[in-house]
Amino acid sequence: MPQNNHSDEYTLDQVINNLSGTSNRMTVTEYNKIGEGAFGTVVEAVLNYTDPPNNTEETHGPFAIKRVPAQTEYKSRELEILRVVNHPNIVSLRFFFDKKSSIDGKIYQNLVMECLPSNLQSEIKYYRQLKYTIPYPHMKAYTFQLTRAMLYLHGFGISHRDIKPSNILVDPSSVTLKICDFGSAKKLEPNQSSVSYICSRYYRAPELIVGCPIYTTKIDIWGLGCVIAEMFLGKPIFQGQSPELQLKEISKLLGPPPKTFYFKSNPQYRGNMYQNKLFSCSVEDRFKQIFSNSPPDAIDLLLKILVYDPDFRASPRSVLVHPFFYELKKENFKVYPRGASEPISLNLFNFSKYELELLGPLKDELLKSSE
Ligand SMILES: Nc1ncnc2c1ncn2[C@@H]1O[C@H](COP(=O)(O)OP(=O)(O)OP(=O)(O)O)[C@@H](O)[C@H]1O
Repeated sequence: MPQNNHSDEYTLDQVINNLSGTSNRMTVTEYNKIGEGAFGTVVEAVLNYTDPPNNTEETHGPFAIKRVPAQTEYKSRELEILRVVNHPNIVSLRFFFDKKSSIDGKIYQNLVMECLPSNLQSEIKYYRQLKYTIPYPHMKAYTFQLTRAMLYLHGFGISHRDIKPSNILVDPSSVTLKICDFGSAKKLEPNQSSVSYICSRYYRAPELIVGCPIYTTKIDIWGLGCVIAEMFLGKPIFQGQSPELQLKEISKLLGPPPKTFYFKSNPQYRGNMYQNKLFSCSVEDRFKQIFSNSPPDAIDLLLKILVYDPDFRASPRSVLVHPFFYELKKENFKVYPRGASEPISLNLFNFSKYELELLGPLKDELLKSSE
């Protein structure tokens, strides 16, 4: 594989096209680092290659290239999952290739994905600095798209396992949302144990905090609730200073977990079992206090999502039919992207046959107009 050592531009003989499975010769020009994670680096780049239909060499992009050390013992789950998923609210993988680093001589896996200009963490921060929140219609559209992506993934049994605002890409000019970072994702098999030390602390479901070995895709729904709450509050809702204190933060909103919760999640749990109720009102009133500036339908949705017991936590399809989203179904529903003088309409209900199957009997409710 020819390489132009440690340069921003290099040519590769074999870049695999994810859609066709064929490999092409390409020149990659990297020009901007857009993300640096625990394991990988994400750079913005353009690719120069010959597209078969017109047979001329052209520059394509921009793309986002995620580079992580190539796995030697087992297949990369991130690549495996991104190769098979195909959904408007999940970042799409366009190409992939392995390349030897000129710095440490190790082989790195490169995932070439469509590039979005921002993520939800930056959007929340942008509005917070102006002392606003993301406008409600945008919040609804983003939440709906995020839940749609979860309906799709959970339908295959795939759990993302690291839902948080920085892993949710957005394009504010089209109010489009796509989940990224499948580095922690896994297909969860029923009754099979998985590591519980996944997910970023503020967004970890309570069952993960107490070390539940057999959890479900409902851990992502907890993350969804934390993300919705963060859009309303402008900051993470549960900011525990240690893994155990995270549970205390949660109990400040939900009350302490029932004793049965600890036993059901993990009979081996030996950590602190919070028992004291830290507020005197009902849980509903506590939600109203904390989300005092949020509309009642949003509070009702959060009450259904932020639930200790994953069996009673809302499912993606029950979230999608919640009244919080009724506005999106109105025929004249339009949003003004940030800074735009003209509104745009969004195509949020273009469900595939597979998604309609997953919705089951709720499909009619979801597709009927609210007017
Ligand atoms: N396709 C993309 N388009 C635009 N930006 C992207 C894209 N993919 C990733 N990013 C940006 O790069 C950041 C890091 O990406 P990613 O989370 O996949 O890497 P990571 O190494 O797993 O990071 P972390 O350890 O922080 O989770 C993201 O938060 C996002 O802002």
